[in-house]
Amino acid sequence: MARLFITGGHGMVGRNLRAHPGIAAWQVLAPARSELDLCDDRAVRDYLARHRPDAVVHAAGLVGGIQANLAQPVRFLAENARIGLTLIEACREAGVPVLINLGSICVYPRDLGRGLSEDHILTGRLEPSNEGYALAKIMAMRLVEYARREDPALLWRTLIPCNLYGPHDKFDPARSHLIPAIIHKLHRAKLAGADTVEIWGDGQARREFMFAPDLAGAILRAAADPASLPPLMNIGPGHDHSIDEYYRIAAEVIGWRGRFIHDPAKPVGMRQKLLDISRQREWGWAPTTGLRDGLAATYAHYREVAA
Ligand SMILES: NC(=O)c1ccc[n+]([C@@H]2O[C@H](COP(=O)([O-])OP(=O)(O)OC[C@H]3O[C@@H](n4cnc5c(N)ncnc54)[C@H](OP(=O)(O)O)[C@@H]3O)[C@@H](O)[C@H]2O)c1
Ligand SMILES: C[C@@H]1O[C@H](OP(=O)(O)OP(=O)(O)OC[C@H]2O[C@@H](n3cnc4c(=O)[nH]c(N)nc43)[C@H](O)[C@@H]2O)[C@@H](O)[C@H](O)[C@@H]1O
Repeated sequence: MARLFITGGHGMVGRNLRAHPGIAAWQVLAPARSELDLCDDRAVRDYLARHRPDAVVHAAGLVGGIQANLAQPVRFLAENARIGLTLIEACREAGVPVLINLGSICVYPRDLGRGLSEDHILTGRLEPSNEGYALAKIMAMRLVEYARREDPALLWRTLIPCNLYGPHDKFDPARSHLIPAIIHKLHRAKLAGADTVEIWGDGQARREFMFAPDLAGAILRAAADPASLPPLMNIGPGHDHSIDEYYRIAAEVIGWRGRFIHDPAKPVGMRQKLLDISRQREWGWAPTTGLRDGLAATYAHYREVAA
């Protein structure tokens, strides 16, 4: 059986990958951070030499919502750059034939908003709230691309997902992205019988969110048949909602009835982030989980483990 090394195998994307039925086709290597620190150059090289994976999915990183990125820009740039450089260089040295690297929608210039197409990368200023993180993600995707150019036999690819949510997300308000933050707030409000819930900003910013188990299916398809993929490909549902809409729909799913209030002092970031998914369409793939179903599954997970 072919060996698949998943970095970040204990994070949200990694756990959903390991839970996907398609993972049965692989022998999985998913060391926790305590077993393999991806900032430790020597340890990563030794690990690859010892286990000789047939494919690597790079899903590790320091990841967080807008507040976490604003609070620790040094860590978000330095740790992600270090992890990316260490892992990708070590994969090159070990001659790993297949690498699926995960980028992020934040690599796009801040002023574009919608129609974010792979050719727009590095054509404009980045969003300041996550500039450091975005620089590290751009560096990693360029490294992957340069390695492939130097050795065209390498089936190395980068997927650029939109914002993600799902089981195993982080629900701690200081680190969380929008959807886990909404679930946490609405659940608390429901339990406390509160009449109001606060929305950061004016609620008019727009985001595209994909259910992480759907992404897991795409990653496994990519790892099994990397030659079918373009070197760089956006991945997402191709439509977005306003922040207010996410709160309203989640309130219906969770069963909280009350009034929303807006806090304009909280960070908002980009007004809109919506991918152009033309390449993904050509690849013949689309996520299948609707927002309500995805929110219900994520809420069920939250109630089981995080509430
Ligand atoms: N979440 C999103 O909305 C989103 C959107 C677009 C793209 N992505 C990309 O998807 C990938 C996975 O994100 P995610 O949401 O699954 O993040 P996550 O839940 O925070 O998982 C990241 C994992 O990486 C591990 N990690 C971090 N530093 C490490 C190190 N030095 N050594 C070993 N492991 C380390 C973390 O371990 P610990 O648990 O020990 O910290 C964690 O298990 C990332 O590349 C991210 O940029 C995410
Ligand atoms: C995918 C990730 O996107 C991240 O940007 P970004 O979409 O703004 O990250 P989020 O933290 O998901 O915020 C998305 C939008 O939701 C609004 N929002 C409303 N209420 C809340 C709340 O209670 N918590 C949070 N967190 N947001 C909230 C927030 O103002 C912002 O406009 C980047 O900072 C990361 O680096 C990464 O790239």
